[in-house]
Amino acid sequence: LLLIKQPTPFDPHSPPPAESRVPLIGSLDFFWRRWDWFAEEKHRLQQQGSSGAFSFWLAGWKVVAPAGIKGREYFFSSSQLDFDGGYAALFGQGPRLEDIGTDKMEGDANQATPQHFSKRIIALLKGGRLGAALPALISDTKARLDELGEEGTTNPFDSIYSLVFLLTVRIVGCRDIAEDRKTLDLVLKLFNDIEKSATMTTILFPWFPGPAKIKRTISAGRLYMILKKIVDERKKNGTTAQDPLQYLIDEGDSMVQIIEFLIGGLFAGLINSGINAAFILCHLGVTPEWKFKVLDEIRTVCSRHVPAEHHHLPLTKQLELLPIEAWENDFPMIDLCLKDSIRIHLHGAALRRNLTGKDLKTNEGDVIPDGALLAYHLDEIHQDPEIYPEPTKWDPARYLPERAEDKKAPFAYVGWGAGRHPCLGMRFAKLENNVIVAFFLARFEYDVVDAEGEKRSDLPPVDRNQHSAHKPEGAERVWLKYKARKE
Ligand code: HEM
Repeated sequence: LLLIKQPTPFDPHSPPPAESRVPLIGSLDFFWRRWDWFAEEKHRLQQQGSSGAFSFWLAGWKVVAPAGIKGREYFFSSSQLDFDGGYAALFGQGPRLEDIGTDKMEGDANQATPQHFSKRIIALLKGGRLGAALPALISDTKARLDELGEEGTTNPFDSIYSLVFLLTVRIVGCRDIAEDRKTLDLVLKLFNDIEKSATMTTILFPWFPGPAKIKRTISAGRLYMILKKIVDERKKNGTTAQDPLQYLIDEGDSMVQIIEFLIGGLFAGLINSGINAAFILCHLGVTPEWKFKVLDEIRTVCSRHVPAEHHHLPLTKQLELLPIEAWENDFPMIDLCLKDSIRIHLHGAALRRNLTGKDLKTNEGDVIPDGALLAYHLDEIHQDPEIYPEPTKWDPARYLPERAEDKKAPFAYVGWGAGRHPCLGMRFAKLENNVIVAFFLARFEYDVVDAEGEKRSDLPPVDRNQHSAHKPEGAERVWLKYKARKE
């Protein structure tokens, strides 16, 4: 404990301090029961007439938690808040540079920067590239659904999640991994291990060599070796392949830039897309009217875009004939399913940091101290019953024009980010989600079942204190029991 920096007092013009504190270390409720605690603090302060924003300590970090319309607006719109600095300090689910070892790589002048990462991801997720990748995305999806066979029971948080990983590797990774099942599964396992090692200790005391840190270092090291070997061989043999890695090499990126891009891109692409694609199938499985609506949409899109002479083909075959424009624009119902799934399953806080070198003042006059972090809990808006009645219920119709709940207040929906940092992967995320949901529904009839194989008519309640999108565990687990459709 002596190594922990002693807290210095907050500026009197910063939002008021949170009540719950552990001496020296600060408000560990941020890790133990994140949403319940945020909601309680906000409520307590609002009763006293403030916006509900508050300040707290976490080991050496000063953190401000904005609340209300103005707090949210400032958080998402201010050009002075640093995105990467916030996540580097408190997210902890991706590997840190020191875990991967790229911080120590010598002789590699071109260092990876957030700007380099964004530039590359924008280039790789452009329409032309997505269109070119569509046949591979479809054949990967079909192959994985083939593996499920004619009937059975599957845990979508394994089967669909790993399919999303494969599609992500296609779009921001390389063929060497996408087309080698052993390497693909190993890389996914290493990613999962790194994600699980994001404990309170590894985040607050990254230097502490506890079991999670050791596991994280080993997994990140193995990941690094796998990727480095692939890049080295490509560079050495002069082999080329039509894939994202080749694009990075052709652009002249350094080894550090390539490895950090591959790891960062796969992490950014996997977590939310994988969890949501699996959850949408679960929600549809217990909501027959929406399953019907989506199936109807799939049939309508096929009848509109597939030439009449192919209308006798099974729906899955017709889907293979759809052009990229149809996949991107003509599935508004699946899009609404994704939108409400994200609202429910995007847990935890978005993060920023004041790296300007001076104190900042928000639009409400609150002081954000130099170096401080900001943590905006997304449930503050996504679970607000004034905006989203019955907020825990999955209800895609809430966005239809007659209800338009997401338009009730500024920044009322931030599931794809907002303001300064909108999600750079949204277009690809929507495309892959449309492909997965359409092929799964066209191919299988299915129900959601519990551990005993009994059909469920609802999903178990979600633990809102999670820190990010997460796979259901324990009593939250469900499976899909499916059977191929007869066409
Ligand atoms: C359902 C899937 C997804 C959801 C719900 C989602 C959500 C988000 C959100 C909420 C943010 C903003 C976070 C903040 O403001 O603090 C964000 C940013 C970002 N997302 Fe996504 N995302 C998804 C898929 C993807 C995919 C597939 C990729 C890339 C392959 C991706 C790449 C990024 C990147 C690079 C940023 C950072 C933008 C910046 O630096 O300004 N996302 N995403």
